[in-house]
Amino acid sequence: MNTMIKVAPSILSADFSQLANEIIKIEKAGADWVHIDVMDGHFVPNLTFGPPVVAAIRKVTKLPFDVHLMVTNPQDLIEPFIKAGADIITVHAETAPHLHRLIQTIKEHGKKAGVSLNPSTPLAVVEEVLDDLDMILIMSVNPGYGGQKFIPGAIDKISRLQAKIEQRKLTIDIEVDGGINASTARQVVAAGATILVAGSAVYGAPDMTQAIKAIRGLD
Ligand SMILES: O=C(CO)[C@@H](O)[C@H](O)COP(=O)(O)O
Ligand SMILES: [Fe+2]
Repeated sequence: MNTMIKVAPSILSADFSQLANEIIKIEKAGADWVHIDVMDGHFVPNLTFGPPVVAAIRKVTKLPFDVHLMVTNPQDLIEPFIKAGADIITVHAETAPHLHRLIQTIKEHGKKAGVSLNPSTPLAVVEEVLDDLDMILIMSVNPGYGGQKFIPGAIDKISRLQAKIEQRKLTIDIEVDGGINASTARQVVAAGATILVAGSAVYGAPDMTQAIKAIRGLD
């Protein structure tokens, strides 16, 4: 039983025609955060939510908004998403030559800063900014779509990251995103993950409360 684990359902798998209700449903089912996948059709081959959508759904819940920016030029979107109500902003290392500057911008606004790594991106790219980060998001699928199969190589990557965090005596959350269900959740938590994103495993479940409990490891 691990009560430190947070579950962040991804609204990418929600029924967009009922977005407000879909967020209320996950809140009632025990979600800790709302994971918002922002895709621009350039960095990833899909288009989703902009700041106006986030501002609109900000009215329906007080749950923290975990904004996962899968966009080229993330520097242009950090402030608009913070104004819209984001609490945690994660940028992809692959999109950010000036990663340190972006992290500082997020933190100057009093928000939590995360960096995400694609499955093929080595941990070394965050080595020099580890001290500045609140969270590292390890992608366990190639970003762009919900409902993909978990890539097992993520487990060893999480273990190596966790060892590095411990060695440097830092307090950084490890979030995992892609193909998370009750079974893969157990494996990534054992490796050191503390925040679990799940889209299809929550929105596709017959009982969302039970699905969130199972992902958290409390069933
Ligand atoms: O960022 C992404 C995909 O790019 C994710 O947040 C997905 O939305 C997760 O969906 P599932 O794999 O859990 O269905
Ligand atoms: Fe995501």
